[in-house]
Amino acid sequence: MVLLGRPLVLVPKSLRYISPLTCRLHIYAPCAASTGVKTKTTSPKPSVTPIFRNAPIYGEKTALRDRHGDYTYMGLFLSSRQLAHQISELLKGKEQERVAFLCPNDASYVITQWACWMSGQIVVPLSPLHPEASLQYFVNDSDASLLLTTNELAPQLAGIAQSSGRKLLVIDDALRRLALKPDVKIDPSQVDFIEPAGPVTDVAAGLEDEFYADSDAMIIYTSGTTSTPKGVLLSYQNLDAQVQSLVEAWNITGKDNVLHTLPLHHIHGIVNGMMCPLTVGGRCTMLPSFSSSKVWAQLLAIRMKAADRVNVFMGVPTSYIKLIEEYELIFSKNEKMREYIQKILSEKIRLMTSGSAPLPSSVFEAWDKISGHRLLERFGMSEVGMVLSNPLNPTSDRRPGFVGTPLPSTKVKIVRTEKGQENPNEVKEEVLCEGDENGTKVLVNDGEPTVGQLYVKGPNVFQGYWRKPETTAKEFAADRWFKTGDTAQFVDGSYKILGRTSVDILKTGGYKVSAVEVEAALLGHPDIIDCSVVGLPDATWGQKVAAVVVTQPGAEILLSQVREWSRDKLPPYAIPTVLRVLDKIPRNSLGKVNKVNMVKEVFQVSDHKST
Ligand SMILES: Nc1ncnc2c1ncn2[C@@H]1O[C@H](COP(=O)(O)OP(=O)(O)OP(=O)(O)O)[C@@H](O)[C@H]1O
Repeated sequence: MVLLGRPLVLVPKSLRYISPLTCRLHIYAPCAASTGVKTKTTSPKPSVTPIFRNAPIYGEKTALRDRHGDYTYMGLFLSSRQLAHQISELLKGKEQERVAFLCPNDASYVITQWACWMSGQIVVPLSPLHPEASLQYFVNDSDASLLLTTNELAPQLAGIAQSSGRKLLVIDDALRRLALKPDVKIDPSQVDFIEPAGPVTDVAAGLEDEFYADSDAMIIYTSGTTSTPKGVLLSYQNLDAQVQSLVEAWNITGKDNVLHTLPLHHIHGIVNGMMCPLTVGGRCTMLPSFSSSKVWAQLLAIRMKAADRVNVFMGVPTSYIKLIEEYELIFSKNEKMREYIQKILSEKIRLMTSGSAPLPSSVFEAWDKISGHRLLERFGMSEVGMVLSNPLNPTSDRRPGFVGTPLPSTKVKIVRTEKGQENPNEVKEEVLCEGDENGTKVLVNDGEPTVGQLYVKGPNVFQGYWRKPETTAKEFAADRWFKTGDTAQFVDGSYKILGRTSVDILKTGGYKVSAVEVEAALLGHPDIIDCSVVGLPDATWGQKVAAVVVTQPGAEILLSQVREWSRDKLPPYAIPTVLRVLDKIPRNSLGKVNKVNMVKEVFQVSDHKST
């Protein structure tokens, strides 16, 4: 084993190691993979560089810091290569098998993801936050041929592997420790299980370029806030397009150090927070999970060398709500501390983003006051990665409630759909506006609202739902436009998300109400700290607007007070007529509320279709 003192070797593509098992050409029709059946086509795709291929170029540069220590690009690369070798052996050299993996937020996650891709597998990231029934569903639905996990998380997968008769590989922690920087690295001579995967000067790995140009890379499951989670199949091309688009728009470079606190089974944590910096030679400082005190310590670089400080933070609205709570508790009483925080955050942190759920304007304003950062809100989803973003330049227009304009290489349009009167299966589509990074063209008369469903098109758009060809077909309009299921509006040069059409757009007395807009108005109330708005079936109105709120500790609120507060903020038909006060609103790890469940559980209404 010769892993110490590794030389930095740049290998031209033509000299890269190609597994003898993979010297076939893989050219598949887009979308066909969603059925699980590949169909050959003849047109080759542009080449794409899978993320691990860049690692040898960045060599001994630090790529990652986790709770154990620091890892270089080369360290992660070589450990991944060892694991790739084991995976190939277990899968007998087959590619495009699904490998479901459960790793904590640390280097073992990166090593596993890269190793699966080096051996040509489709990764299915699982989360330790999921209950056993969900893990079981993801494993079975993706039809994983192999399960991978670490020692610490093995108990969560062992039973599932056994009951479903699937192979389980528990990754030896020595692989992760081998990738640590030399000052803490373990002695490789004590590691005897690892077989060398080629001479150490041969830093190439993976399959041939054509494979990555035309293969699938990952299945991630949607949150399940509107229906049973679906497996979203993304190709290497999709992931590359999603990364490149953000790298360009947010100017992510090798100088960036991104503070990562997001779950690693959703696009936000995987692509935005982790793959973007690691593609361009930047750094990722990964916490095991979000903790407001730990995030504050990182942002203020408490007990930390300046060279190790983070300069980018990507959060969900709940992250900022928690940070504000901590600030109020610990720092806000001390004027000097307040000034210091403002100064350090404005000078040292270059970018703070929010997404995955609507950012309340009260949070936007409060964070601006504390940190001097007007949060950059963006919109995206599992199927398409990031689509809309506020501008990078903080002095330009970042407005609360708006998610900005299309990201590079992404096209969007807002479409009004209407069911045919004679044949309800026939849907009439009217395009209200259409845009890309160069601008949006409004196609309706001046003053007419551009409210409708958001459609997305581009190289970022996924291949299809895993083995659900009918659902996939339903979610695409002609010419590969993906129907997001979100209602959006283009107004004053920027896009607004009014919510999920199926659960957030309520119909009351003939009016359409955006639950997101009602929530934003109620969250401005000084006694309301959390809120979720749903529609309840009503014989007279079709739906009633119902608000579920959480109040400040010790505060009480009545429906009449909520209605009074809303009077000058909402149209009369959007003012809630039902109020429930809870201690806590159940949200998932990205801060999303499952409104179908909420209607059932809080209001005991079982027919969610009417919501
Ligand atoms: N900035 C934002 N503002 C408002 N909503 C957002 C924003 N960013 C993301 N979202 C919401 O998150 C959704 C994408 O999340 P995800 O891909 O996890 O699917 P989901 O809606 O949670 O799950 P499912 O499709 O199973 O219901 C978007 O469609 C949108 O509704």
